[in-house]
Amino acid sequence: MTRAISLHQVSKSYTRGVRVVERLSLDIRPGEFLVLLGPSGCGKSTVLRMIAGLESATEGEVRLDGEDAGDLPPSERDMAMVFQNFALYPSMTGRDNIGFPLRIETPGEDPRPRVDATARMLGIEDLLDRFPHQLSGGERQRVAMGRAIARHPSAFLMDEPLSNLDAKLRNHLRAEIASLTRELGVTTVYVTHDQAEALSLGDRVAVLRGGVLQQVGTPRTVYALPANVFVAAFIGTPRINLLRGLVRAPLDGAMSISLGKQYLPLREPWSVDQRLLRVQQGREVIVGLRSEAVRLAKPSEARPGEVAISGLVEHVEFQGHEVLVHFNTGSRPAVVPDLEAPRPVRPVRRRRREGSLLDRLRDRRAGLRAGPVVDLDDPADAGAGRDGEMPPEGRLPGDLVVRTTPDFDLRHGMQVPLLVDLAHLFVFDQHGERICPAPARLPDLDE
Ligand SMILES: Nc1ncnc2c1ncn2[C@@H]1O[C@H](COP(=O)(O)OP(=O)(O)OP(=O)(O)O)[C@@H](O)[C@H]1O
Repeated sequence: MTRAISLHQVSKSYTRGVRVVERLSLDIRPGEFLVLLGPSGCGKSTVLRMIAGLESATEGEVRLDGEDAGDLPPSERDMAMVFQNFALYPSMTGRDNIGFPLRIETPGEDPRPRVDATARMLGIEDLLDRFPHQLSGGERQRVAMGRAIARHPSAFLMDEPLSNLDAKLRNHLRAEIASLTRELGVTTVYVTHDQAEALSLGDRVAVLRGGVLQQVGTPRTVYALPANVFVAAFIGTPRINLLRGLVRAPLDGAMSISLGKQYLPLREPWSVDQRLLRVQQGREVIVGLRSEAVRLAKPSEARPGEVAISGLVEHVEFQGHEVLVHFNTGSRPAVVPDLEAPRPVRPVRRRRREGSLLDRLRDRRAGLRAGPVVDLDDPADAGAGRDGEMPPEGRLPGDLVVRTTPDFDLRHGMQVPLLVDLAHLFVFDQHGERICPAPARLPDLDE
């Protein structure tokens, strides 16, 4: 049997007055795979522990199949937990580790048939007689999974079960967990701070920040229609470009978003979303552009809905199948607090120290600034949409990261024409809430 798990206005304080989870409401359907995603310390594990009954809610209700579970001890919740550190008993073999909870739950019964069936399912029959210290990390986690599965629980609660494993194994086990839980059809709540893991595993993803639910939706929804700038920045690699902008919508009808030295003209016919932006006239906004919203091409190649800007190549990240190009477009990046690893911003140079390697590299870069223009550039067209020249040295570099194919031979200091697809433009207000596409469109994407 699998079960519905509901959190109704749940808050948790460990110390009086400090809520680490704040009025969280969430309905997890029977058989659903829900991922709790958020940066370290945002309260994910606390939520999981409240569902397990290891912590009690300070306010609100945790309901199992519609019934308040506040007084139900963990042992009566029929849930299995899998932790990051595997938590195997070191003095027991794999077989005994898997069979242990069965012996506790049904003392008179021989656990072997269920242990064997579970081991077959996970392909770990040959590991059953080994002790944990004789197993690799991935093998230990498989045994830990086996221990959870063998009980036939009504829900799995997994707390970063893969984060102690190397990347390759993590991907492999991720696929295994996805197919196992689907096959078993058991409600699963999975905690992670890894957005790629969340997107690839979850039927839905609930994004938490500082104990507050930001958005819950399918992976497609949270990626394509993030409710706010935090979700937009937390989900997706490379991280979405967030630039500080100003909406200009004078009475003569032309509308644009100024990005410092350049601007994005919004030409008629406007979409409904763009029309709604008019009310932001004169206001500062945050413009979000995922790397796929911008391509390297001349203004003359613009398709309908694309507008031209240009960028100075600051850094090229070769990734094999693709290349990430960091451009300086003369705009100011918007900073989102609470993200785990903000994109590093190089400090503004104030004083030059004589003779260092860094200085020589900087000199070279300064020389390149006036340097070559890429072949694909058409000097006559490249200025379209620009307010003026590129900024002088000292501005924060690398405000726009664009994904492209390795075919372009791009080097530091090149000035490159870019096309921005306005259909992929996000605009957030000063509080970080999404205003374009309009929030009203949120529910109808694929839910
Ligand atoms: N037993 C406790 N007593 C006091 N504070 C606690 C306790 N457990 C957790 N906290 C605090 O509650 C907040 C949320 O912790 P929690 O472990 O739920 O976060 P998390 O999102 O799971 O983080 P991580 O990804 O780092 O595990 C943190 O600030 C943490 O320090």
